[in-house]
Amino acid sequence: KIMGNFGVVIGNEDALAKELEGIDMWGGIDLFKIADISNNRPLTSVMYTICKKRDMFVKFKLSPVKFLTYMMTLEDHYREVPYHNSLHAADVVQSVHVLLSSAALDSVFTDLEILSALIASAMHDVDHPGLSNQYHCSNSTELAIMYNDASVLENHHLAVGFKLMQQNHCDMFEHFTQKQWQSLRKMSIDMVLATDMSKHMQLLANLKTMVETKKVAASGVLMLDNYTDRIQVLQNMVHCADLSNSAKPIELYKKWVSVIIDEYWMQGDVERQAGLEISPMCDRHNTSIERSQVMFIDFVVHPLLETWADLVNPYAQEIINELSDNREYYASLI
Ligand SMILES: COc1ccc(/C=N/OCC(=O)N2C[C@@H](C)O[C@@H](C)C2)cc1OC1CCCC1
Ligand SMILES: [Zn+2]
Repeated sequence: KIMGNFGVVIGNEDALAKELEGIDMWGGIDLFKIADISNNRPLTSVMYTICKKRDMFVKFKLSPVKFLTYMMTLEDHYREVPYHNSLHAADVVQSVHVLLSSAALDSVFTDLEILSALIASAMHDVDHPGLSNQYHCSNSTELAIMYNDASVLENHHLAVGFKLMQQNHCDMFEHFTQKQWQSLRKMSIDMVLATDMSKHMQLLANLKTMVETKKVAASGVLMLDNYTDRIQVLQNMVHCADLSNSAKPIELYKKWVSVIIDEYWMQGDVERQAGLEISPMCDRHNTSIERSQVMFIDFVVHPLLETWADLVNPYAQEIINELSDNREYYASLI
């Protein structure tokens, strides 16, 4: 019974099946509803469904029980913070699944690269404390000391994500060759480290260069002939998915806004209590939600997604249109 159809024992599989029908479409599923009907297992449900669809269990001889045991353990290690919880991880996994299916990337990536992108997305924020890197570095917290102020949270997410894989009954990659394991581990590390927002400008610059020098086969698919190019596209794909809330249907976007603001304001409350300088957009007594969303879209999200759209052109136009509509929505509220 643990297999169920979506890897979680809930008893209302058909309700979950209904919700997951749109899993191949951008904004096609409502993760808030999926959390409710999956007994708060959105990450396990989404990841199992996608890996099943992509035939990963057969391709890599993955034991479904070990896969589910790992995914549920990983999901249990996401904290009950307003935004950086397993719902966000499930959202990034599903968004990466859709971006990977872009026609311009058709048969560009190997099954191992695809599995690495999905695993990296699933673990990319595990055990996030709801406090940012700059909070950890400014206060020389235990994590900041551990990771010498360098991509503190991202290093921690990877350490936890891979440590859990060594636990009993979680070694789902037991049949991997050493070469496969080393490759999956290196690519996952490179992708999760690239979700550090302080790397955003460098990632975007790399993506722009890829667009300017892009080689396209007669069939219209991208030609990526070395690890550097391949990993840069995968890193930017996960980064786009990580910042994609404002390019999703407005009702979902508004829910993401309310929970990330909760998390930022909680951080601001912690900083205020401790007499620390309050981080940008974290002061509940001094933040214009609408203005900060419009600025985030204009300065961060749109430049990134527009460049991604140029790379996989014309297959991301719907994402850009959604983003523009959503930007106008918040701009009109200022
Ligand atoms: C739906 O909105 C968002 C979705 C996603 C994100 C993701 N941000 O990643 C960075 C992050 O998390 N940091 C880094 C630093 C800027 O500050 C630290 C408090 C945390 C932000 C969103 O809105 C923010 C931006 C504008 C208003 C709130
Ligand atoms: Zn994230």
